[in-house]
Amino acid sequence: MKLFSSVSDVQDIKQLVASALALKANPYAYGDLGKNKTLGLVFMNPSLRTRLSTQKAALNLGMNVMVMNMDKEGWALETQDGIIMNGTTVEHIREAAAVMGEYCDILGLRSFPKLQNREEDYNEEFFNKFVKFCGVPVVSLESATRHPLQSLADLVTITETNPISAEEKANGKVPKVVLAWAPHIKPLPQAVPNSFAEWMSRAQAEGMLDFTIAQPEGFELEESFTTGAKISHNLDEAITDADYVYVKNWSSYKEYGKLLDFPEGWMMNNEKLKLTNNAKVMHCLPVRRDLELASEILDGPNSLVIHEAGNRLWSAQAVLKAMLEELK
Ligand SMILES: NCCC[C@H](NC(=O)CCC(=O)O)C(=O)O
Ligand SMILES: NC(=O)OP(=O)(O)O
Repeated sequence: MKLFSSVSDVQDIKQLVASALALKANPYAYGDLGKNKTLGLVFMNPSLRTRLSTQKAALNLGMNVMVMNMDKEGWALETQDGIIMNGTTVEHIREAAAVMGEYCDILGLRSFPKLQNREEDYNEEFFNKFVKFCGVPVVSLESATRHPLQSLADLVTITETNPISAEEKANGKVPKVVLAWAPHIKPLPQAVPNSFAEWMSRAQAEGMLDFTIAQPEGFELEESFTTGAKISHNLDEAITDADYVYVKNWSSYKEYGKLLDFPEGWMMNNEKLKLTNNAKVMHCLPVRRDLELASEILDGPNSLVIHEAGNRLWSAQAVLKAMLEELK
């Protein structure tokens, strides 16, 4: 694997999930694979989980790691071509990315959308320029439109905790997974839900699960991410009999960058949990308690959020392992 930016970069998702779970069972089995190889992690935005889990994953594989907080510690980057740099930007991404490629065998990049120009964000201009100019394999640490390491960890978590018995499975039963929109006070990116939808749609096509998305009117995701998903505007109906409820806020794709009004009743709590099949509740974190998700759920037996965050390590390790195997 030379690029990990979306589910389309993965040939076999079941095999990648199995690899992550095998690494979880035996973390140091490939402790020499990354010897004398360097991973560079470049952050344009904050991170807790992605930063720590990807570093740990690289260390488990014997790699060296360097972290660059480009937003705070780097020179102000120019991304446009054909302009005279007589303003505030100091260094062009053409040089900055190429230089980081000189020092690193694999690079990771976190770059959120600006949520100002939909076309620019959805063309992944910044991420794609970085990939083009750095000249080494790149792992997305969350880009403008996707967060594939998160989605892989989510699929690993669902696979690992799947409540369907062998007998039910033989009868064709699969777990019901619902992506449920949640309230927020800021317009957030669509990267996590886009990516989750893309991975779950692929998993559904491969017979692994059944996938529904619930959101208020006006919060529909861009269609290409949700192929095959059932779409609902009624949270209570959508979560009925669900085995997993994946809670996440996102801002409107249609009214891009705007904070829209939303109806009451979209926060998951214990009352709503009663409608489900004793569903496990997931969230990528960070989560704002009692705004996006009730603390009674986060502190209760149905929350999978810490387990899910733990699986970020094995997911990152499986991806880095696949990349290192191709570097050799
Ligand atoms: N990497 C995980 C999610 C990152 C981001 N959340 C945030 O920006 C939360 C900000 C806040 O709650 O103020 C998102 O939703 O895409
Ligand atoms: N879920 C996630 O990506 O968390 P961080 O933003 O803290 O890395």
